[in-house]
Order: sequence, then structure tokens, then C-alpha cells
Amino acid sequence: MDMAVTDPKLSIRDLNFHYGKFHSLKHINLDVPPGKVTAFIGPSGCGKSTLLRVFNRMYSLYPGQKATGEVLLDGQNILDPKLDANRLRARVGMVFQKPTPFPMSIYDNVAFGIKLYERLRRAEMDERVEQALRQAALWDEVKDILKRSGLSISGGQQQRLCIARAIAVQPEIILLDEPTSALDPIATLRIEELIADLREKFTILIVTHNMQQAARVSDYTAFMYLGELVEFGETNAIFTNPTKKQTEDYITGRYG
Ligand SMILES: Nc1ncnc2c1ncn2[C@@H]1O[C@H](COP(=O)(O)OP(=O)(O)OP(=O)(O)O)[C@@H](O)[C@H]1O
Repeated sequence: MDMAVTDPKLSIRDLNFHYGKFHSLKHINLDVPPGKVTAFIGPSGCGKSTLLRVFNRMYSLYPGQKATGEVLLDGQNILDPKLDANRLRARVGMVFQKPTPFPMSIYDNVAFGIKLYERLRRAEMDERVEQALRQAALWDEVKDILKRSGLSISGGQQQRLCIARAIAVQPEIILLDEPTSALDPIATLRIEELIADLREKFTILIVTHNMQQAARVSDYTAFMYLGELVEFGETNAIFTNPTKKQTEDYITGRYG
């Protein structure tokens, strides 16, 4: 691509994706820098969510969906079926557009993922749950109501709970698929601040419809159009000095 990245966290090599016969990602090549926030922008249907779902092999749950090429996570191809999908998902966590707490207590929402991978004593589990809720900037609001249902808190709090659930497993990468599109402006701001705090510990990939959000939260931006990766670079450069006409048309609001 346009920009050389040393020691990429993810290296995408000639990635193609099909929904049945529909070719939705076309020859994607991209190196995602470690410990940074990379935003994926582009008009509706350009393949942003599809690309994100490749990174934890979410698509493999659905028949007829197929990825070819290579996606190297620290050098290992995650598309290789020999690589266990559950292990992969412990390393690559995901948060969706709509908050999706499980119908169980706030505490259990966070402990749930940890229990899939580790056996901890009660005191250790308490510590891990607290740590994840603190990292997700939710602890102070829920520390006295940990036994209440995860569905009983506000939408913004539910989304931070989902982020806590994802980071509790101590992943290396967090995928955020339009994480604020169901939230009000204040809850959105809190999530954006949270992303800024988390960027030091994780490699974060975020799909967003909102260009201001991409400009605010990301270090790097990838612009996609009709299944292709058109341009990738430092967010500042993409927004102030795009090299491709399609990128410029999109960020200046000419389509999308
Ligand atoms: N399950 C599916 N079956 C068939 N085609 C699909 C499926 N999901 C997505 N597509 C198609 O693949 C293309 C990429 O979709 P995708 O959801 O990745 O785009 P997007 O950029 O995330 O869009 P949006 O911003 O609207 O969410 C679109 O043309 C879409 O219609």
C-alpha cells in the first residue's frame, strides 16, 4: 500500500471475500500498525464490516461465505482452518453496533468470557472483573450493582460493558463495528474517550460511518470503496491531503 508499516500487527495479503457468488472484498492488501487505532471508512456497502468480520473469522459460522488470501496475525495466517477459531477470538475481541450484553448479571457478563479460557479462583476472578470494568471506564457506575442484569443499565453503559467483556479476556486486537451508532452524543463521547485510553494496550480497528469520529479517534485511516481498499495512511494525511480522487470526493461529502 501507500504506507510502509514496520512490524504490523495484521498483514493482509491479496484478501478476497465472497458471499456466495458476490465478490465483496477485492484484492485487499494492508498492514495494520500495532498499538494504534485504525479506522475503516467508506460509503455504505463498501465492505467495511465484511473486512472486520474476517479478522476474527466470524464469517466462518455462515455457509457460503469464503475468504481467500492471507491475514497474518503476528506472522500466522488466521484464515488457516488449522488455527482454532476460539483461540483466535480470545486474541481478537469484537464489539458490535448494538450493545449486546448477555441476559445475566453485570459481573457474569464480564466473567463469562474469562471462564471460557481460564479457571480462576473467586478472588482472582473478582480482580479480573474489576480490572476490566475499570479499563472500560464503567467501574464507578456499576461497582454497587454488580448483581443486577447487564440489560438494566443505559445503552452507553451496556456498550462499555460489552467493551469490558471483550477486554477481560486480554485480547491483542479489539474490533469495533460502528460501536456508537446506537448511542446518544454524550455516550458516544465517553466511548471515544475510552478508545483513546485503550489504544496504548490494544491494537484497535474501528468501522465508522462518521468521518468526524474517524478523524477524532484514529491514528490511521483506510478508505474503502466498492470492495476495494482505495487509500490507507495517517488519519491526518487522509483527511487533509488525500492522494486519490475517490477519497477526496468521499471526505468532502460528494457521495456516501
Ligand atoms: N450476508 C450477506 N449475504 C450477501 N451479501 C452480503 C451479506 N452481507 C453483506 N453483503 C454485501 O456485501 C457488501 C459489503 O457489505 P458490508 O456490510 O461489509 O459493507 P459496509 O461497508 O460495512 O456497509 P455499511 O456501512 O452499510 O454497514 C454489500 O454489497 C452487501 O450487500
